[in-house]
Amino acid sequence: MSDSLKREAAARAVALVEPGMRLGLGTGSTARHFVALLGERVRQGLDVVGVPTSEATRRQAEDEGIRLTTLEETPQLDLTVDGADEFDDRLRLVKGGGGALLREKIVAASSTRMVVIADSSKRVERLGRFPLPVEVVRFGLASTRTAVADVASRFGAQGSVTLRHAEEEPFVTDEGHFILDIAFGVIAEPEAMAAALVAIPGVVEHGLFIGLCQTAFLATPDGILTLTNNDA
Ligand SMILES: O=C[C@H](O)[C@H](O)[C@H](O)COP(=O)(O)O
Repeated sequence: MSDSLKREAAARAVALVEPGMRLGLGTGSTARHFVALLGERVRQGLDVVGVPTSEATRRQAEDEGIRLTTLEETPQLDLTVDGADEFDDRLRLVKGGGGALLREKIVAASSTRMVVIADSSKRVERLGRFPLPVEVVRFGLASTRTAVADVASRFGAQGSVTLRHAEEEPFVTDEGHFILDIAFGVIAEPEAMAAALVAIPGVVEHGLFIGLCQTAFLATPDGILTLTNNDA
């Protein structure tokens, strides 16, 4: 998607922001536009506070002059705006392509409303095209990986479970964990599979966001499409 389309989706989300709001600030190339546009409004006098979902977003928000808080100080947020790696029409999301899924999910779950901004290429009929990120603790990696692979194959994964790398070294998340990416193809039973994954002791979190997102602003070459999920 072109950067200008990402920015249009972000602008739609910024329009939802009201004075005094407590915001969750997402991570990734689309959320980056949201933070930049929010920064413009803050410099025009808008008073909001934000909880960043990654160190990268924290740095950007600080540069933009956005007042930051923590979930310790502000445990309940009004609105979180974030990108997604893919989503279906029930607004079930896969996130974590940038490795920020754990903080992103904690922040989204602490928000009254979560809005996703994305381009139409992220919309899928069935989840699983994008490899599912699973955040795991470093201790016992080989055992955890075997257990994750067992769950993946029980739920029909067509590909393998890969330890994510950054250059030559394993990728390390902001919380100091590793990420396993499961090449699913199709996730036929997202809810059941999610429950099986979190039951594995070394698994910290997975990138399936179910029942968390109410609205998606989808940038298309013909304009912004709004999808809603009233069950979330
Ligand atoms: O960990 C990263 C996040 O889940 C991102 O929101 C996701 O990867 C989408 O990023 P982008 O907007 O760059 O496609």
